[in-house]
Amino acid sequence: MNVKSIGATLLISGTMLGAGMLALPLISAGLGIYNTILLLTVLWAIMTYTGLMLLEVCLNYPEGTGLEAIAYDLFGNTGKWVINISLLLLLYALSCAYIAGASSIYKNDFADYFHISLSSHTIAIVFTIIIATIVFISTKAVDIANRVLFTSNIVIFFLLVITIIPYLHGHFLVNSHDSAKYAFAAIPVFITAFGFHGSVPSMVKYIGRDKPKTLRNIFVAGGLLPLVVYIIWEISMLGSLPRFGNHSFQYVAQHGSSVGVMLQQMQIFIQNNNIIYLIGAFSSIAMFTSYLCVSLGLFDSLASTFKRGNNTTDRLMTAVLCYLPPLVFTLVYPNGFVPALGAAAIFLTILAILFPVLALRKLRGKQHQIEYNVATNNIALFVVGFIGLQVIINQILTLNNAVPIFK
Ligand SMILES: N[C@@H](Cc1ccccc1)C(=O)O
Repeated sequence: MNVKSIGATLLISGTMLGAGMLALPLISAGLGIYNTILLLTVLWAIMTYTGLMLLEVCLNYPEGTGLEAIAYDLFGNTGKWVINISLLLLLYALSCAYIAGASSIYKNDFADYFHISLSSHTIAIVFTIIIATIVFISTKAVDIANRVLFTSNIVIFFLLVITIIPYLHGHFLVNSHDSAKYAFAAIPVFITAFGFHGSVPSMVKYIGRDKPKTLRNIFVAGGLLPLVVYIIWEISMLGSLPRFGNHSFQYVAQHGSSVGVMLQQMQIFIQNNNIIYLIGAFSSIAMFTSYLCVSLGLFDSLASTFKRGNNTTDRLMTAVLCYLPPLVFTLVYPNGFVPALGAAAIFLTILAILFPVLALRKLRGKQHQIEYNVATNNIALFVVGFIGLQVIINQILTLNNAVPIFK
C-alpha cells in the first residue's frame, strides 16, 4: 500500500469512528462482552460486504458519479428521491444525536473543571452556534479544526486504554445475567457506528477506477481499524463499571442512558481523576469532531438540494436549515442521544444495505461491465437484503419499546 492508500484507509476509518462509539457501551451493557464482540464482528462483516457491493456498482459509472445519479440511472426519479431524502434524514438524525450527546457531556465538563452549573439547553444552543460558525466560515476551517482534534483524540484514546487496564474486572465483563436478547436494541446503534458508505463514490474518484483491488483493500482495512478500536473501548468501559448496583450501567440506563451520566458513575466508582479526565476529554472531542464533519455533509447536501449558492445570504439560509431543526428537536428531547443514533440506522440501512443490494441485482441483470466483482449471488443478495429489512423493523420496534431493553 502506498501513502495515498494509507491516507484513504484512514479517511474511511475517520468517517466511521465517531461519537456513535460513545453509545456502544450504553447499549451493550446487558449483552456481556462475548455477545458484544460477536455482534460487532458480524455487523462489521455485513457493512464491509455491502460497502464492496457499492464499490462494484460505482465502478460501472464514470469517476465522480454520486449515489444520487446512480440511483436515478437505475431506478429513475423515485430512486433519486429515496436516496436524497434518506441521506438528509440520516444526517439530521446524527445531528440530533450529537447535540444531545454533547450537551450531556459538556454539562459534566463545566461542573468538573470550572465548578459552573449550566443548563443542558444553554449548552446545546452555544455548542450548535460554535459548530455552525466554523462550518459557515469555510470547509478549510472544518478541515483544520478536525485534523488537530482528531489527532489529539487518538493520543488520548491510547493513554486512556493504558491507564484503565489496572481497573478492569473480569466479572464485570462476563456474568450470569448476560443475555443475547438485548441484541435487538443494540443492532441499529452498532450499524450506525460502522457507517461509511456515503464515501464510496469519492474514494473511487480519489484512488481511480483502474485500481479496484486497492479500493477493496482500503474498505476492508478502513473498517478493521474501527472494529479493533470499538472492541478495546467496549472492554475498557464494560470492564471498569459494574453492571448492577448503586454505581453501575443499570443506574445509567435508568437515568436516561446518557454519556454524561455514564461519566458521573465512573467518576464515583473508579476514583481515579486521570481516567475521568481522559474519558471526559475523549468524549468531548469525539462529539465535537463528529458533529463538525456530519454537519458539513448536511450543509453541502442541503445547499445542493435547495440549489443555494455560496454568497453570504444563501449560506446563512442553508445554515438555518442545517442547524435549527436538530437544535429544536434536542431542546424538546434532551435524552435523545441513543434513540437518535438508532433512528439514523433506518436511513443508513436504506443507503448502505438495501440500495447496494438492489442496485447490484439490477446491474447484474443488465450486461454490466465488470471492473470488480464482489463474490455474491442471488441468495447472498437476498440474505443481506433480508438482514437490512430486519434492522429497520428492529429499530421501529425499539422506538416503540417493543424489544427487551437493559434497565
Ligand atoms: N459512524 C458514525 C456515524 C456515521 C454514519 C454514517 C455516515 C457517517 C457517519 C458515528 O459513529 O458517529
